[in-house]
Amino acid sequence: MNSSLLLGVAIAIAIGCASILLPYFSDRNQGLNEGCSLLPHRHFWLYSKRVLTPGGIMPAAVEINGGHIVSIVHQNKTPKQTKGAHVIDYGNAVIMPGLVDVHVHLNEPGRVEWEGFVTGTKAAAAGGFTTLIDMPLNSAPTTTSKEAFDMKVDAAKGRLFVDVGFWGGLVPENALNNTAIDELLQAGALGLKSFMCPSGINDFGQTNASHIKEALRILAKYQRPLLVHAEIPQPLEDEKTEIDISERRMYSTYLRTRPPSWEEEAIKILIAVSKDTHFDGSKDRAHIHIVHLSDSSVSLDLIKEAKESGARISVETCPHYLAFSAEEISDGDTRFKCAPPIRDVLNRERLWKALKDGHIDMLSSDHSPSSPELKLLEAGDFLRAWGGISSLQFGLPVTWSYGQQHGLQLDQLSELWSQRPAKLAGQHKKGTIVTGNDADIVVWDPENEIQIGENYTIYHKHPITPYAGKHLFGSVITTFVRGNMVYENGSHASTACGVPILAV
Ligand SMILES: NC(=O)NC(NC(N)=O)C(=O)[O-]
Ligand SMILES: [Zn+2]
Ligand SMILES: [Zn+2]
Repeated sequence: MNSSLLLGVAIAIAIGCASILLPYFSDRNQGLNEGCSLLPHRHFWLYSKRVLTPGGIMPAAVEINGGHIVSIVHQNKTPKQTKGAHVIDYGNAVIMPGLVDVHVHLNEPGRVEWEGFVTGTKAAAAGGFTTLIDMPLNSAPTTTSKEAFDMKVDAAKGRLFVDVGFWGGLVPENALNNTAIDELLQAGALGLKSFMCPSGINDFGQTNASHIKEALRILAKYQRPLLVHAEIPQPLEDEKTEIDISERRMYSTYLRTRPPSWEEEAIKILIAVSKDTHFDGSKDRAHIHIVHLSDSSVSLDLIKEAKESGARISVETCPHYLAFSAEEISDGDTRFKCAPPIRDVLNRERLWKALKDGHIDMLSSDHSPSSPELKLLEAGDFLRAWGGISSLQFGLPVTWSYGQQHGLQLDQLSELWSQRPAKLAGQHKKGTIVTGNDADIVVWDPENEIQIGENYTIYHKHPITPYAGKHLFGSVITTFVRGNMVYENGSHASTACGVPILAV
């Protein structure tokens, strides 16, 4: 054997060894932190016959390395050529972008007895959510200053099983103080959230049009949205001063106290304000996002018209407005109490139509649990019980099960739960399965039947929910957050490696 041949053999052996060892070293190099993932790899492939990409649903292999999607190969068979990386074949299960919930009340710090970062994000992971954006109220302090924001982020560190961003709070105390708002946004708030009616939390007061206008001026500069709870109390017809407990137990009594005109009035003002948000000659306009729309009548028409005439407005609705109707809520069953209220069946059907026709931009849970005592379940007093529905973990099977009955396709569902909410929160590396994005993925079986509560672990702090006992379709198999397998078939990763998402 001559010397050049020997050299060739040596190089070939070296390359061979390198390719065997490469996955090991690349895992090491990409900072594999074992507790973060149920999978001991940072470089691997996911395969299934139904992968949801922006190009549609197709058989494909998704290559993940170092927490990112690095390639997507359309093919009908499990990949064999994998550069030595691990392959998981999910068969016929759906591989889809992880869900992004822009409206969650995690209530920490301060009200850990209601929910918390650990329980809330474990429930999220088990439900296929990979990113949550936390609301600035129900925690104590409310997230209305830089100091409170920093406290929130500190409280979240090391306690998140999925990634979590934070909205700051817009309240009368900071609305006219440009420095305070600037500081809150510079601290990393992804946008601001405000109430146009009492919020139920003493230090989170309601704002008016002047407060909102002033805040939009600053938000436009940062290109971050203002989210608004759009209800303004209106005088009620035949309002009584004394309502006895038997009437307070009736759902119809509660429904009458918050008519659609409350939503209409707020939305009219928001649209008027949004017309004039070219501030300081800037071409960038502020964005107003209406949270949890319930009224699908005049309020929705107003939003449609405003959008058609170019207003920078978006709107979300929530699973409970799509799954339930006022007619089916039993008197005394305050698990269903939320604001704005769940309305009649006709209203619900119009919401579905608007979703399918693209007039409602996205879905969110508005997961807003409290401690069980505050729901006043024994008294069943709708007027005094805490308003807020606990639902985070069930969003995917609920909207898929009822969505199917209304002709909603999987790709539409994914746009509503992932792509559009990610965009609202300014998370351009999340919400779609495309090369270069974060590997935030849910793998689930849309055909599998589940029953909430039966052989189905609820990870929320409290299991109380109006969905208890519901038969639904769709079970989450695996959830990946930035390539970490954070949940699979009833088990979570041992370490909470979700990160706080701060705007930059
Ligand atoms: N303080 C709350 O969490 N309120 C929430 N309550 C509901 N929706 O009933 C909300 O988002 O308005
Ligand atoms: Zn609200
Ligand atoms: Zn809310």
